[in-house]
Parts: sequence; C-alpha cells; structure tokens
Amino acid sequence: MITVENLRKTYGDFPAVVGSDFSVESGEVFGIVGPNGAGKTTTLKMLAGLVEPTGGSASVLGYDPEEPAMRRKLGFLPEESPLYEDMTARSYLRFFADLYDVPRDVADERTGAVLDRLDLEYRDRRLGDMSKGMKRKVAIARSLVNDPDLLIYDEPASGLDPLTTNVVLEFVRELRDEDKTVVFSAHNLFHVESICDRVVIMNRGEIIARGTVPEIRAEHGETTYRVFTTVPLAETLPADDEVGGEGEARHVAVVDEMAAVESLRERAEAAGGRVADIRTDEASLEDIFLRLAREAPTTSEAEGGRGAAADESIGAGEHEQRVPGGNGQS
Ligand SMILES: Nc1ncnc2c1ncn2[C@@H]1O[C@H](COP(=O)(O)OP(=O)(O)OP(=O)(O)O)[C@@H](O)[C@H]1O
Repeated sequence: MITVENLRKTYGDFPAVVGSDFSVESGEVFGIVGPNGAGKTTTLKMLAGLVEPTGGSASVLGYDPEEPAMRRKLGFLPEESPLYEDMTARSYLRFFADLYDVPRDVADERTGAVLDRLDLEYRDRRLGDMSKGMKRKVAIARSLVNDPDLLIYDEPASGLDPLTTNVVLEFVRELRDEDKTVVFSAHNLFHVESICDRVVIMNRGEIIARGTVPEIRAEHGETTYRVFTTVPLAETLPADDEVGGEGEARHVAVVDEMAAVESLRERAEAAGGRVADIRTDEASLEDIFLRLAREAPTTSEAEGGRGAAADESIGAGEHEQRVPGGNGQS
C-alpha cells in the first residue's frame, strides 16, 4: 500500500527527514512516533503529496504522491485541522463531499454514521462555536467523506482530553476492522502501543527503531529484575513490597542480567538469608524510546546538519505546504 525508499526532506540546509525506508501493508495500523520536531508531519505530508521530497521515493496506493488521482483516494487529517469557523458541521462536510463529487445523500449517510460513532451531536452548530474535540471529530468525518482505503492521520488525538482521546483511538482501531489502512503519527507512545500493528520510531529526522511493539521491545528493551532478599547486601535497599515470610526483613536490588540475580542469590544464602522473590519489569515503549533517543547519534554529529536547538528554532506555523488539489484540505 505504501513503499518508502530513502525518502528525504531538507528545508534549506536543515534535514527534517533523513533517508527513511519503510513499507505499510494493506489493512495495517502503522504508527510513526517521535518527539516534537522528529520529522513525523513532514513524512506524512510527503506521503499525502503536500510536501515535495528532496530525494528518495514514495509510492502510495500505487501512485507517486504528487499525482492528483492518489489524493482523491486518500483521507488526510492534518495536525491542526483548518475548519471554516462560520460553517456548520453539516454544511462543511457537504462542501467537501461536493469537492469529491460524492452525492449529498451518500455523504450525509457516510459522515452521519462516523459522527454517530464518534458521539458528536450538534451537527448544525457553527464550527467556530465547537470545542477542540468536537472539531477534531468533524475533521475525522471529513477525512472519510470519499470513503478512502488509506487514511493518513497526523496526531489524531493530540491535545484532546482523555475521554475524547479514547473515543478517537478506538475509532482508529475500528477502521482497521473495516479493512482500512491507517498511518498515523503520535508523540504519546501509549497511544501507539495500544493500537498499532507496526511502528517506526523517529528522532531528529531518522528512524531509530522499527517493528511490532513486541519486536521493538525484544530488540531494544531492557528487562530488569527486582530481586527481594531477606538479608541486606551491598546493592540492596530497604523494600516496601510485601514479600517473604512473616517477620522477614525485606531488601531489594534492581539488576538487568540473570547472572546478577544468581550472584545475589549466592551472597544472600552465604549471609544466612535467601531470595524471597524475583519480579520482572518489561521496559515500556516510552522507556525504550528515551534510551534510544539518548544513544542515537544526532544528525548534526553525523552530518553537521541538525542540532537539538534547531528543533525549537522554527515554528510550526512556518511550515511550507503546497496548495492541495481536491484532497480535502481547506
Ligand atoms: N517549512 C519548514 N521550514 C523549515 N523547517 C521546517 C519546516 N517544516 C518543518 N520544519 C522543521 O523540520 C523538523 C521536523 O518537523 P516536523 O513538523 O516534521 O516534526 P514532527 O515530528 O511532526 O513534530 P511535531 O510533533 O512538533 O509536529 C522540525 O525541526 C521543524 O521545525
């Protein structure tokens, strides 16, 4: 459905995306995660044909993303959905249906069903009078007005309250069940962990990890062991957890290798005690991300291009964007 090879975008001499390679299969929910400025939006806009790559190639639905025919088959949700404040939700969605040549009754039924599922009432309210969450739901309905097979959503749940976030993420999960393919970005790793089939983690324009969440965890995650002993040892601290027998002292050490667990066991026994319990803690995607981000060489180190300060120096409002042609953008 999507193939990306060595895709790059440089703004002036600033490398926003540095040689991305990935593919997305039909029917997947594919997540692009990373912190602010990682290059997620730039990547998604290149896929949606809204930003011209500096190099490399992308094939989306069998098309070069710049071909207008591709955009008519795509549902794109930008990070900040530009909505016409004076229109009602209903008239706004009909306006986009007209752009896509979707008959009004078909569009009303299609978007009405989406808004029912997203639990949005007040369809005749002015968009300007709607909350951020309500506007987001209208924008999601708009992305489906042309019944696309592929949806590209930029931070669909960004800035929403927890309840609305759940509604939106559950909706994304349901789209997969309807054989839609969804590519979406997030900086909240928890969102991705719960609904994505596969993930790429980006940092400073580069993909630094990829795979299913369990694969990423197996490859990059550290498993740590909390070892509870009944006697204090050099590396133990007093433990609060209820382990061991009645009246037994409790001490805990955190180690990351089985050999260290064995060493603790031997020394606890030599000191007349024992290991009362061992608990395994798996790294969360968040932990893995933080570690990878710390360890990854920055592009500025690698190529003399991108430094951390540069991420903050250019506001989102300055992003270059081509004028879209009938792709549902206002
Ligand atoms: N039009 C532009 N001109 C110059 N630099 C840009 C432009 N658009 C994006 N950038 C820079 O490229 C980098 C990647 O931006 P991008 O918006 O793709 O990141 P992101 O991962 O989507 O971040 P966020 O989560 O904040 O949206 C950032 O440092 C950004 O400032």
